[in-house]
Amino acid sequence: MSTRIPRTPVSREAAKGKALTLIESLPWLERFRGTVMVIKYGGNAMVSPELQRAFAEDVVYLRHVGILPVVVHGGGPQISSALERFGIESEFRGGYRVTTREAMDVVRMVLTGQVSRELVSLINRHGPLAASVSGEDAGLFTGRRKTVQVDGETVDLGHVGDVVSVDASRVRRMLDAELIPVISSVAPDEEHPGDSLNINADAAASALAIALQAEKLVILTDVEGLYANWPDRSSLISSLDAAELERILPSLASGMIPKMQACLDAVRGGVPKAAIIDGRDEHSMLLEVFTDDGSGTEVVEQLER
Ligand SMILES: Nc1ncnc2c1ncn2[C@@H]1O[C@H](COP(=O)(O)OP(=O)(O)O)[C@@H](O)[C@H]1O
Ligand SMILES: CC(=O)N[C@@H](CCC(=O)OP(=O)(O)O)C(=O)O
Repeated sequence: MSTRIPRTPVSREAAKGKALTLIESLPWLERFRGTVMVIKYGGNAMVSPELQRAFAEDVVYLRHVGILPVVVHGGGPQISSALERFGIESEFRGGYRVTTREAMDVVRMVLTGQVSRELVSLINRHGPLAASVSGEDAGLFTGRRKTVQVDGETVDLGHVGDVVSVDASRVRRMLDAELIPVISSVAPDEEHPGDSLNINADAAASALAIALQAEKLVILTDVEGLYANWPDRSSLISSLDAAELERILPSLASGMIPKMQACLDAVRGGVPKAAIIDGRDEHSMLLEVFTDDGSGTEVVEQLER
């Protein structure tokens, strides 16, 4: 018995538009085939089952056209609601969650036990493709506690760290086995054995992109990109270089600080391009990767003038 896929009639114009989009993707397919792309999926871009499903489809699409996607996920809002359920207070300072030892247990539980599992199972609806790894597994990350300066004051963030080393060999082996690694941003504390650190997921994605010599770092969030005058929505920056980003970084607010710092570190660390895109638009990642105009804000070491 043969299976018939129902065909939906479309106008000649619409059909031509689809064909042109496919053709526009050709140079990008050629350029990215066989390269590593690190995709940071932020908790604020996971807000609906439809968005999560579309994200999983995009990642699988990248894999099937020969790109090597590596997913680093966040889960900030999911951590906040779990902490609330447990009656544990948490606050953000300078874009980072102040994390007590008690809160750290919840952070790890939500990232590795909930968000990561959900993403793996969504991707695996398309086949046995994804496997999760925590930054604590097999020496993937080591971290060191960090402090931040807020209004001239040094703030102790508790169990929060920077990634100080990455051993990406296990992730590479997974890529060689044609798997899609899904990574949680938790790291062992190198100075306090036995302790774990809460790593901002943008920072973890950037460190991994550098270690894997990724061709691109794509960060999905809940805004169109970086606005020059936040919250003025007409001030979206489509591209900027590292020097310009370094100049405006101190003026940025809340979640954009770790995000833009991550982009800066990535391009300074040899990743050719970092992009912030709107994860609220279904399939924005495909547009970013496979169309000439991309979407959102792109950061490169030096803009071609
Ligand atoms: N200049 C800016 N441009 C865009 N967003 C900004 C800017 N400054 C602050 N923001 C805030 O940063 C948020 C994104 O960071 P965050 O909430 O940490 O996202 P995610 O969960 O995706 O990591 C935006 O929703 C916006 O409220
Ligand atoms: C230190 C720090 O702030 N860690 C983050 C880790 C998760 C994360 O980064 O999630 P998003 O990408 O969704 O924001 C947190 O606790 O929320």
